[in-house]
Amino acid sequence: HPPLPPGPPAEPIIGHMRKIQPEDQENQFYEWGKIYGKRRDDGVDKGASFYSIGKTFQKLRRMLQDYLNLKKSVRYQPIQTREARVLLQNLMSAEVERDNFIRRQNFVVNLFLTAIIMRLAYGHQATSDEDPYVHIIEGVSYGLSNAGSPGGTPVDYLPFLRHFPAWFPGAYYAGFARDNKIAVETMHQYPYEQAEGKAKPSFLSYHLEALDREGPDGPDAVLDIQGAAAVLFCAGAETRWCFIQKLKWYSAVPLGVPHRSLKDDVYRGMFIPQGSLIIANTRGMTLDERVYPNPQSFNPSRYLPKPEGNNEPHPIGPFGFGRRICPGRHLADASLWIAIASILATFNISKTIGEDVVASQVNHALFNVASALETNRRKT
Ligand code: HEM
Repeated sequence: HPPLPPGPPAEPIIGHMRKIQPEDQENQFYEWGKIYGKRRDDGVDKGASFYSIGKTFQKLRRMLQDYLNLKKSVRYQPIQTREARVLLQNLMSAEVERDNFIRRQNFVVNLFLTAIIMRLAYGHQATSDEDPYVHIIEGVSYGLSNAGSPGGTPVDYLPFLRHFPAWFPGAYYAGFARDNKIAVETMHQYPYEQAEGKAKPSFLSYHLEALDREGPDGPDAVLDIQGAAAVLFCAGAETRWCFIQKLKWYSAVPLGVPHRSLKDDVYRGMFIPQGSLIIANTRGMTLDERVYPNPQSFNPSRYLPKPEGNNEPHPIGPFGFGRRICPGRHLADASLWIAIASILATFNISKTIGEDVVASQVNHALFNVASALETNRRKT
């Protein structure tokens, strides 16, 4: 078969497990991309034979896409606007609590995104930090962020380890996954139990009503609905952003979601064996100097058309590619735009005395981010 894609040498059996660092992988892959990457590709070849998981995948995908397409996303703007007002109020009260300002600020921004997706997925309105749905997503989030890096744990290479107890060498993460399974199960079950008979309009209620009306389309009809609503909630709430500390605007998912090739494939003369873990080097793409001159500098006006900006392409990689591209991308862009525009309209942001930050430029920078999003929205 043709040669494997270029990369750092692998070790026997465990492959790249010890080479992939547990944290900050996006920057490691960015550096590897500079060393081993041959050329810039605009995306994964459409002809590549990454098989999807069949009929169930297609059904869930259709349910999500139908709910989140561009036209439908526009209808959710009243929800986003309402939550943006709550965000503003919360930011104002966060300002008073100066001690834990940054932590609180992240929390309220995350709450903004969680609240929107909670309404859409389940028709639920969170009224306090103690809301059960907030706890559910925190539990899932803990599981996701502590379950080991993709391709960086022994169970990725030796899947049989998942049957071993956590104390067995190499089986820690399998045990961790088992321990945290309850969080995922709760995310599937709890909203479904709450929805019975009293749900406000939502993704879940829409599909449950259709099920009542039309009957099940298969033995797993209820599980499919629970699963699709859970993935919607989780994906929509987990893509958080923080906008003050770094003053940099990074993707919330810098390496996308890893995929596995289901059969041997050849991509541009390189052999991709069955079972390979495929991770998109999204961070590397957004920092490609050939496309984004001086990529590390925070300059959102780079995306604006000339002469105001540099007319650099709006990055598409952060939302994934092909048939699994993020179906929530229209909603996500609109949420950002509404939040940023609302903040700019109501707050003055100025430099914190004594701190080495460029906060004095934040107003201008946020304005440019909003303009860039608007330009992109119009193009779409
Ligand atoms: C800036 C925010 C967001 C980013 C950067 C982002 C990015 C991504 C990425 C990289 C994937 C994986 C694509 C792949 O498998 O290749 C994904 C999947 C997904 N996203 Fe998003 N997303 C964002 C916001 C949202 C929101 C707000 C929602 C819900 C309304 C959402 C719903 C989903 C769903 C349901 C999937 C799974 C799709 C599937 O497996 O077929 N995302 N997203």
